[in-house]
Amino acid sequence: MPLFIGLMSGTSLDGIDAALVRCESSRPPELLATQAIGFPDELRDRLLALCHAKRADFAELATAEDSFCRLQAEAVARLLETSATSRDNIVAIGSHGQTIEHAPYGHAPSGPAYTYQLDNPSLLAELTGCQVVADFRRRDLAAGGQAAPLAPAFHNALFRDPTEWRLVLNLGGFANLTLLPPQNRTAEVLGFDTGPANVLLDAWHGRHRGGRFDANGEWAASGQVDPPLLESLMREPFFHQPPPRSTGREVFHLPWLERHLNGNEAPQDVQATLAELTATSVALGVEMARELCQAPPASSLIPCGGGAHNADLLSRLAYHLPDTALVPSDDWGWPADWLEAGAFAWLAYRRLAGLSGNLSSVTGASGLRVLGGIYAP
Ligand SMILES: Nc1ncnc2c1ncn2[C@@H]1O[C@H](COP(=O)(O)OP(=O)(O)OP(=O)(O)O)[C@@H](O)[C@H]1O
Ligand SMILES: CC(=O)N[C@H]1[C@@H]2OC[C@@H](O2)[C@@H](O)[C@@H]1O[C@H](C)C(=O)O
Repeated sequence: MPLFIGLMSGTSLDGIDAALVRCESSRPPELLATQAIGFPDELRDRLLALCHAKRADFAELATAEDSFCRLQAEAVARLLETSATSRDNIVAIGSHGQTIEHAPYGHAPSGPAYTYQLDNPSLLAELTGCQVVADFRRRDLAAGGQAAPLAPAFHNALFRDPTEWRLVLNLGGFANLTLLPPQNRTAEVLGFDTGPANVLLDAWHGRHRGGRFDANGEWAASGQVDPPLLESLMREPFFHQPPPRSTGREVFHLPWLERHLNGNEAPQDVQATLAELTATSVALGVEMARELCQAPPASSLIPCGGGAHNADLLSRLAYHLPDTALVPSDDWGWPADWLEAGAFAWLAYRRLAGLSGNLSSVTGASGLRVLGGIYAP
């Protein structure tokens, strides 16, 4: 059986997700087993500091990269053990790495575009004894693309329907949206980042209540949306930019939020407004995607990522998209938390099969490209 492992650690900095996936040309990717390992606080703090560092400290980068890579190897070992799979049966590990900085537009005034994922695929190959595929984003960037989001190609492989228009929405630290036309239409797949999903909700919750996140969005649900604040936040140009587009912690962070506050807001009202910001910016993205594809309202939206567990966020989305049913990804055998790790297993498979990994209609690259470099076991 052709088995691949996908490793993803997203912008929420919650830890490493590992997914064991069967990938072959004759069938959709199948999720077989999963393993998550949370970041120890020290590593999380290091990674977060690097994300917001103004200058590179190479010793600090190397230290974080080493700990990160050893944790990835542990996730692989645990996944193999709990699924009773021999490493000899793994064709390859697809490693996303940890995004530290994403600058697809370059740095002013004329710096080159770049995207930096901390990763050490050589060490990972050495520690696991498996072939590793890594560095998935930079070839797309080299071809003039945004290098993100990459998941829409995987959504296309999993969720495309013969007759229905479908939306897939990843609610991680950031949100990315995919619009899948029916197979019987020639329209291209569209996908782009809509803005922050949980990154500000987590940070504001952490500041006022501690802990990693607002479980089920209960605190947000206890507050009232502040319309002038929402309007002010929604003025951020990113929300109104046409695709291709992608973003990250470089744009959306607590100081960005603070610039819009007058200091008199009740903290739970700010949380409610941030949840509404996610829902409003997604709804705006849906409208943009529909206009670009001249599409009818999608029959279904498949929420995934950690935000799919946030009942408050989902009810706000349902309110904004009354003609679209929210359908769990579990219906396809893929629980919401595993799609991104699954995507990188599938991208490793595509690399080794010599098949393209990007969708130029999504990233804006000048064409389809085979993504990633190969590191022998
Ligand atoms: N029960 C829950 N209630 C509310 N929010 C939740 C719950 N479970 C997870 N989350 C949210 O999901 C986040 C993690 O989501 P996920 O792992 O998809 O993000 P990520 O992969 O790091 O981000 P990205 O997709 O941007 O790279 C948490 O930080 C939290 O905000
Ligand atoms: C540069 C980067 O790591 N971007 C992430 C982030 O998290 C969500 C969104 O922003 C998406 O663009 C992307 O991740 C997924 C896996 C993607 O490329 O599809």
